[in-house]
Parts: sequence; structure tokens; C-alpha cells
Amino acid sequence: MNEILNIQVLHAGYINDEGTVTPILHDINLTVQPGEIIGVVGGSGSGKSTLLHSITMLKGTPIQILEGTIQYNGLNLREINETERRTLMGSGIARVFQQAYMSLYPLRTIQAQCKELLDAHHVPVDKGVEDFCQMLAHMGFQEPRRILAAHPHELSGGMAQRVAIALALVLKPKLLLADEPTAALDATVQKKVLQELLELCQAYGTALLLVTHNINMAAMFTHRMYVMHDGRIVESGTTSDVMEHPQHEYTQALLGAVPILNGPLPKSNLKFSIETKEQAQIHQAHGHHHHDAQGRHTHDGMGFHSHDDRNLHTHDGRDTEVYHE
Ligand SMILES: Nc1ncnc2c1ncn2[C@@H]1O[C@H](COP(=O)(O)OP(=O)(O)OP(=O)(O)O)[C@@H](O)[C@H]1O
Repeated sequence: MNEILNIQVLHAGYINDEGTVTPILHDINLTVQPGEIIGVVGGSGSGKSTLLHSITMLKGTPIQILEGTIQYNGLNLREINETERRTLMGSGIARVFQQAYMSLYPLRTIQAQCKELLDAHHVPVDKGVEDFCQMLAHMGFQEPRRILAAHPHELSGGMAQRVAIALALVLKPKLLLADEPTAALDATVQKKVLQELLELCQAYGTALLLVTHNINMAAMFTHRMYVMHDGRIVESGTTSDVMEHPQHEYTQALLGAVPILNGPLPKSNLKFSIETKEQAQIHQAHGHHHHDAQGRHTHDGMGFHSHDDRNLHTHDGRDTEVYHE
């Protein structure tokens, strides 16, 4: 099976106006299998965002690949042209930023932005908007269609980030790059939004590369993790191995530096197995039960499922204060 992402011996840096490159990433080797949830963990300035920039090579980012290969589903990303890159970004590889407002245009309604994205990738708009609304419903919006008419500033931070997540996933990408997707949110909402993000990824069979400075947060949700320090991967392995037997002193420092939220050692929250796209389609065909905002058992056609007893679909007070549905 092809890896969804295969980075080998990557060296990269930023190029300045004089054409000089400052190397930032050194000898990065990283793989993501279809549907895998991978954490990239490290402190500020360790190079996590630079790694994502190297994958997306967005216009305007002065990134320069010095050496190595980056393959998406067998395709060498260093060899594709700008048009191919634009097609791939969104439909194959999508990205969620720390601030929802980096993903959303302030002056356009959510509906306009969703339609524009679908149109640009030749996806039937009605079906795409329907999928989008179902994702919003899964993330706690009681009347998702009403959100379509809203502008981003009418949403709270948590709601705006949920909209950004649904937009990133509406084209059902194979890989989602999430750069500290919950760091800007209230601590009480962070875990919930991350859980919702994971459930959506699993429903769509989307692999996730989750970048975070919080090793404990990564531990709760990922299958494997890579620890970055000073532009290098200093440790990698299954999440349970890294958490229970951290080899590198930097990993040990990260573990000591971050407050432990739930007991002495966070255990992986991945009680569920990875759902393939085919399984998701079967779920879609048969419909699926989940809890609605009131905690009632409801039925939908999305294949979403929650596996713990917490009601993941209620509004937090902070969100409803800002946006009343
Ligand atoms: N556009 C740029 N030009 C030059 N250097 C940059 C640029 N962006 C980031 N850097 C440098 O690259 C290094 C890695 O930064 P990067 O943003 O990738 O780290 P990070 O792990 O994502 O940190 P944080 O968690 O604070 O976002 C830092 O030394 C930073 O100063």
C-alpha cells in the first residue's frame, strides 16, 4: 500500500530577498499511512510549521527545499507544477490553521466560501453543501443551514474553528494537515473540538498530521508521534512507546514541562479502530446512530460515531453566548 505521505531525508529552509537560504529542517523522515493519526510534537521554533510549509509549498511562503523527497500517495510533490499543486491542495491535502480566521475570508458568508471551494474542485455544490452541513451538525450546530448565511465574525472562536474544519474536510481529502488546530481556543473546548475533528477524519478515511506543542494532547489522539527539536526529529514511534518509554531527553523534558490533565500518564483516546473509506461508505449507505445536541439518540447518513460516554455534541456556553442558533 502506498503511504499517503512519505518524506525522506528532507532538508529545507527559508530563502531571503538576497537569495540566501537559512536551513531550518534537517534530515526529516516521516511517513503517514492511509487513515493514520500522526502527531508532530515540539516546542516553539522546533520547525513544526516549517515542515507543513514544505509539504504544501503555498505561494508566498519563502520555503526552499534543499534536499530530499516529499511524496503524496506516490506523487513527488517537488515535481508537480503550480496548477497541479492548486488542484491537489484541498482535494487531496487540506490544511487547518491555528486561527480559524486564517482559513476563512472575513467578508464572505460561509455558504459563499463553501460553494467557491466546491466549484473550484468541480464537486456538485448541492451534495457538497449537504455534506458540509452534516459535518457541522456532528460538531454541535443544531441548525447548520443557518450557519451558511453567517459571516465568520458572527461566530465564536470555537464555532469558527469548527466551520474551518468542516470546510477543510468537505472535499474529503486523503490527508489533513492541522497546525495547532485548537491552541487558540478556550481550554475547556480544545479537547472536544479535537475529538470532533478526529471523528470526522475517521468517517472520511482522512489521515491526520496533527502538529502541536502539547505532547499530552497528542498522546490522547494519535497512533504514532514524531518529536521535533531544533529542526530535527529526535524521537518517533507508537504513541504508547514514546509516552511510556521516552528515549530522548527532549521528549522527557516535554513530558515534564506540560501539565498532565487526566491522571499520571495520558493514555491514547483511540478506542476505535480506523474506519476505511469503504467502511464509511457502508455506514453512509445504512445510516448511523449518534447523539444529538440534547444527548438524544438520532439517526443520520454520515457514518459518524462517538465511542465514549461524554456527550460530544453539546454547545459549550462560550459558543452559544456568541452565536445563538
Ligand atoms: N518566513 C520565515 N523566514 C525565516 N525564518 C523563519 C520563517 N518562518 C519561521 N522561521 C524560523 O524557522 C524556525 C522554525 O519555526 P517554525 O514556525 O517552523 O516552528 P514551530 O515549531 O512551528 O514553532 P511555533 O510552535 O512557535 O509555531 C524558527 O527559528 C523561525 O524563526
